[in-house]
Amino acid sequence: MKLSVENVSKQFKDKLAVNNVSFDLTEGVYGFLGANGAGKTTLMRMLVTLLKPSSGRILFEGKDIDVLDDKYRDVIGYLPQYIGLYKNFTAEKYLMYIASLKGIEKEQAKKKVDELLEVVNLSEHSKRKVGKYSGGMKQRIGIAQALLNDPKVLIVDEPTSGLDPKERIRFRNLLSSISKDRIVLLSTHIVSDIEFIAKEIIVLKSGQLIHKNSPEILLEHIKDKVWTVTVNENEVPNFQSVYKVGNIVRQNDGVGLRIIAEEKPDARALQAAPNLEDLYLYYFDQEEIK
Ligand SMILES: Nc1ncnc2c1ncn2[C@@H]1O[C@H](COP(=O)(O)OP(=O)(O)OP(=O)(O)O)[C@@H](O)[C@H]1O
Repeated sequence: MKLSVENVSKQFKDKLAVNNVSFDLTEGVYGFLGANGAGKTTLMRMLVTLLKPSSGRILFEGKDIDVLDDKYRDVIGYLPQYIGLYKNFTAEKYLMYIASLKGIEKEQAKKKVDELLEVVNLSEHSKRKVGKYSGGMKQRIGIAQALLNDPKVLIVDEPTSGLDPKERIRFRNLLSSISKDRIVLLSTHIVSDIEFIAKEIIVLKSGQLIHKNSPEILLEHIKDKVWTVTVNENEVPNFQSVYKVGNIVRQNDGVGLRIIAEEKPDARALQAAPNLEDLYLYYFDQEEIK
């Protein structure tokens, strides 16, 4: 299976939100990493046909999704950043309603809804009103509705903001478990969401694709650039003004800093193994301005 983005751009009036982006996706989980305003949502909305590219094209199995039209929409599932749930509906009723919108016949829908409530671990709450659900439970209904049509391509936009750490892990495992024979694209700026499940990470910056590679290869790029150093508290501002400083940890003997720098930042500094948080800091030291 292949979904290809070919030289896609999206211009909103005077804002070039996506700038000549190309990449191919095959089965597995892809992490879409970028600061606020990098263009992730815009690109995802184009991938699910809610927006049309200003230029370029998107191909599924070699055919333009514009031409495939409903045939393509039948194979995609989308969980938007903000999902509107009807708070007076029960989970079951809501999913049955979405299934009917997707044109799934009632008997089959009932079977699928039961099965998905099981998958997202909400069976025992299926008769409760959605308005009473926690953030994590709402997200799980969101993923269930995106899976109703058994999509081959699943696009998920910032699914874990608002979830507590336990719910995030659960959500991650769920995505990972369903990704075997699907393309799953997961956008986030929470790096730990994708660190262990993504086969590749697509890094988007100011609308441009700057990297698409496995986490291991991306980390290779910064392997000599991550340092830890223990300093006195009053030295911290100096380091922050000169370097990209990640974690700051209070220790018995001072303050531990994690620093991203091309050169050794201080005689006391020791090199550290990089992780994706470091990578994020390396590429996105400042939030983009909308
Ligand atoms: N309909 C629109 N009209 C004008 N500008 C827009 C529109 N939609 C998005 N933009 C702009 O395009 C840029 C990319 O936005 P987008 O929402 O795709 O970024 P993002 O990476 O998803 O960010 P976030 O993580 O905050 O959702 C931003 O500068 C945004 O303000």
